[in-house]
Amino acid sequence: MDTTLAVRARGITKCFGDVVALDGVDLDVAPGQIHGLVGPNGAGKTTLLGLLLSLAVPDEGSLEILGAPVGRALTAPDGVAGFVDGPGLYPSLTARQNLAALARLRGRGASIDDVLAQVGLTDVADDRVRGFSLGMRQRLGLAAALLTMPRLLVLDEPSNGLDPAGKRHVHGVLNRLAADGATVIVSSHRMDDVEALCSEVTILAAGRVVFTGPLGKLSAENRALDYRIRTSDPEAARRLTADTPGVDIVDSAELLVVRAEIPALDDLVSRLVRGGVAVRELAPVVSPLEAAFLALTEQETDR
Ligand SMILES: Nc1ncnc2c1ncn2[C@@H]1O[C@H](COP(=O)(O)OP(=O)(O)OP(=O)(O)O)[C@@H](O)[C@H]1O
Repeated sequence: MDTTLAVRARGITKCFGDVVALDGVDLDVAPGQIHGLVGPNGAGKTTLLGLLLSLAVPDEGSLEILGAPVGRALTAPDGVAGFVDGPGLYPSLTARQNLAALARLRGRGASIDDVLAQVGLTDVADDRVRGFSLGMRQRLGLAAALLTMPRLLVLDEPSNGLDPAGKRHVHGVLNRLAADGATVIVSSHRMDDVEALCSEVTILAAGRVVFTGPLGKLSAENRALDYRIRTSDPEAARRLTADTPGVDIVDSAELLVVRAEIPALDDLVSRLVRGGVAVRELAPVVSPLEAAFLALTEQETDR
């Protein structure tokens, strides 16, 4: 198996005038991985993806892609494809004509019919792109990237505008690509998308990496979360909660909302049950992953 990293970035810095978009970013992405890039607006995601696609060059730092150092030429290294800020398409051409034009420019490895089928656009292959929805354009952008049979696929918000079925379809395409050994890097604003698709994630905040690693490690980090608890006896539950060490009541007006780490929460549930209070529902207010994301990015944005 090829163990050369698909991406190895060290100390990447990129400024636009006074704005520091990336500030000493290190990133390792192993081959065959679907890697998520998340962060609040302005965190630097698009800038980083643009560097991977050689749309710009870093001010400082070193970048290796598919084992080769990236120079200062503004052309995507061999084996790399993708898009940032939406795919560039010709609206007056059909989907098939767009792909044919790109194939003439860049050469191709895959067949146009095959990539159209992969992204589910066969039925509209001869329609003009002008009439395409955002989701259809995103799929066509993906087809354009697949045409070159990339070993590294870089996509900025590929789920934008996709309906749930479209999203599942695109996730299927990306999973197959990764299973065949290609590496996929996707940015997203949605933690549920990242959870469904990615094995590893990098969180950027204000141009810095605040977390990079397996998703499991992120959600397992020990921190107090808010939980919503519905019981058979709200008043008794509130009293028992107030007496439980390590558990804070956030709200008890409608539903009981408490903040606790897992051991204290376990203790609370035992106390409720022992006190004759049935627990009918207990759920985190936001998913553990989203809570970790918020905690990590808020810390950095507040600095
Ligand atoms: N071409 C540019 N000229 C000037 N400033 C830029 C340029 N591109 C990015 N920036 C700035 O760099 C910072 C990072 O922007 P970037 O688009 O990479 O963030 P992002 O994480 O992709 O944000 P979003 O989630 O809103 O797409 C922002 O402050 C942005 O205003």
